[in-house]
Amino acid sequence: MACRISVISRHISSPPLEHLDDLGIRVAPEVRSALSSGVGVVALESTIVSHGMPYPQNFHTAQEVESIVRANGAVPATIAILDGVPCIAWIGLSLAELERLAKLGTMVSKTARRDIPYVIARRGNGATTVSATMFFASKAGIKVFVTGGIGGVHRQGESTMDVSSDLTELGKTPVAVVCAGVKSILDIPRTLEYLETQGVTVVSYSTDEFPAFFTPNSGCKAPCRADSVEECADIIEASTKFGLSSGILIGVPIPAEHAAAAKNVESAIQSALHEAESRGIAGNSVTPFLLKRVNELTGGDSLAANIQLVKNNALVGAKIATALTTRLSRFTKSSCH
Ligand SMILES: O=c1[nH]cc([C@@H]2O[C@H](COP(=O)(O)O)[C@@H](O)[C@H]2O)c(=O)[nH]1
Repeated sequence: MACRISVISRHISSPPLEHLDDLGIRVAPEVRSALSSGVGVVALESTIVSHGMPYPQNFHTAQEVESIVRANGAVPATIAILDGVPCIAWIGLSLAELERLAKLGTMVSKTARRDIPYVIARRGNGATTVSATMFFASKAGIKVFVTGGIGGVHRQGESTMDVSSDLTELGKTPVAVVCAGVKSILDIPRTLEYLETQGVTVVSYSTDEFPAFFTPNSGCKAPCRADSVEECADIIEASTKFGLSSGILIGVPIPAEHAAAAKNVESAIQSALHEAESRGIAGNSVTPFLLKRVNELTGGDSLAANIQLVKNNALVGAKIATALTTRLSRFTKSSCH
């Protein structure tokens, strides 16, 4: 029995933080202390700040999200690459660093997994997307990551092969990503198919349907459903315990009162999609362009809904991280006796 528990705890305990120092990854003291003392940590991405929202709403939202995480018992860790001194990625940004990132906006490189070596080698500033944030979070042993929405299979993806690296990262990095689902600017059924192929556990929170970001309904049934943060933590615990090296996607529907404000978003999405096509916007510029254009076309409604859903995700994600910590410390304690 002791032997079995010790195998389990090897899977669940965080990697030693010296390993991060050796890699040149800077970990903020508060995050470092939370990780070593078993307090819940929630990773936050920086592309949502630089490319996902305009200044100053991006800065205010980032601060509010961090406060919500704290108010729910966890420590926020915003991940970015700043002044890309080789091998330095920053985990846990200070307020001044966060403001700098928010002001720089799209001047910062949108950094997915493939871009990490280039941004670091060029000593650039990199705002990490879901894939790059998962990569660094996992290196630090952070198990829960909160964002707004993830990338997916783009419409006509079967011929363009435009599939976000967020999906392949979810297939190989053991971090639970709490989001409001996938936008209808993407092909949601194919995104779910692709996640299945990648072995990603996809869970919808308190609903049967996988949420579609601005709306709780996508018309697609989620493979799993969890009705409480404890159930979400149970799923993450089980995945960790058995060393499944894949990620978990937890889709939290936008709260109903904010979904109503986003009703006119769907037609704006259609117009923005046509515009992107006619202007030849492609690759990693598509998502930021659509977000900006849809916000203009909806007179700010989509941004307002976006901010509300991110805050709601932060609430749920922080509670999951806290519930998970209790479970993980239980195992670590048992293995000591
Ligand atoms: O509603 C949003 N969806 C997606 C993004 C960002 O866009 C990335 C996906 O980009 P792409 O589709 O180019 O892979 C995500 O990881 C995330 O960082 C965002 O800011 N806001």
